[in-house]
Amino acid sequence: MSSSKAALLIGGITHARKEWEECGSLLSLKEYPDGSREDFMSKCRNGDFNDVFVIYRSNDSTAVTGPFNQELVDVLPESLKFICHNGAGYDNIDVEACSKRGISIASTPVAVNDATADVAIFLMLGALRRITIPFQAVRQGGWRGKNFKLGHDPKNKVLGVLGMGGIGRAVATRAKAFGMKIQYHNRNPLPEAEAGGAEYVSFDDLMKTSDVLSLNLSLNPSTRHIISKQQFDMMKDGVVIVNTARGPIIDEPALVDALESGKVFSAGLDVYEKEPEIHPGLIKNENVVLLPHIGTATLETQRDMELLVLDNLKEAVKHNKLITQIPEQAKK
Ligand SMILES: NC(=O)c1ccc[n+]([C@@H]2O[C@H](COP(=O)([O-])OP(=O)(O)OC[C@H]3O[C@@H](n4cnc5c(N)ncnc54)[C@H](O)[C@@H]3O)[C@@H](O)[C@H]2O)c1
Repeated sequence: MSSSKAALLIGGITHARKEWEECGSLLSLKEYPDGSREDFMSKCRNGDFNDVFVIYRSNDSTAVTGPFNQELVDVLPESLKFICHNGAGYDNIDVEACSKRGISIASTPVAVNDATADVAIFLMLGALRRITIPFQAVRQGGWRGKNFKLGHDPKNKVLGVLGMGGIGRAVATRAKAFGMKIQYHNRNPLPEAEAGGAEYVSFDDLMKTSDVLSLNLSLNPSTRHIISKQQFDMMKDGVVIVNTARGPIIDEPALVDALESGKVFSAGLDVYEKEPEIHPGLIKNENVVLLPHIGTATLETQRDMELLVLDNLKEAVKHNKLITQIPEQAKK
């Protein structure tokens, strides 16, 4: 240990513990594996973390400390300059509150792309086939199930990607292999090389003309409930919805209504408005494929994500900057 600075790990580290311990040659290491928001905040107030320069915020740490909202950011130590978050989504960190305090944040984009896109395709195919009925029936000795219905092919269907970032582009690449036509909407069109042949359309056109809609945009105040009754009303009859981004992007009761009316043929969901609660209307609807937020749940991806957090942490200590700083701060 060659510095009076410390790194604080909140929550667990599973696949790169050895690499975390090796960081002990750069700064001292502290851990807060378990506890409560109250206890964590009182330790902050009591000065227990006064030398902490960088936080490793594990993916499950929100269960320990609750969100890093204004209230919590206000008690973080003055010494803290970097938060390295394990996850591509960082909606449980108040970015503005951190920026005001001069705290830089890194997330783990790119490392999550393939695994999450694989799950989106899994959900899309499952939803197109309305797989829930035969999937459950066969294990219960009911073969294809009483309500078995035919599904649809992806071939020649229009896939609309809302949020053509890392995961959206990985979904598009995979969907092309199934013979789908790809269109997308982002706040700005991508350079042609990044769009990979996908057509840029307006938000409204994406709603009106997609056969399958894949949600791949980040959650922030402007994207909360971006898909609501008004948008479902605009969509083609029999549209398929896939959400691997964040639950609150969709107004869940509006989705339940659209499924019940038949406007939406089926949906494939990995994320929900109030995880781990799932709207009863989604659970009872056999046209919905449900997964419990497992987009990145592979051994390879979990290790890659932990290593990327540590690479950010080391960059912060050595060069006072981050490798994958969140876009809201990186563009400033
Ligand atoms: N299900 C899972 O386990 C899982 C895993 C990883 C990521 N995610 C979620 O997926 C989201 C996307 O991840 P990513 O790595 O591709 O992020 P990214 O930042 O690379 O891409 C997000 C894209 O959304 C676009 N966007 C933002 N606001 C928009 C708007 N209002 N309209 C249209 N486009 C908009 C951005 O321009 C960007 O291109 C994350 O924010 C995260 O919440 C979920």
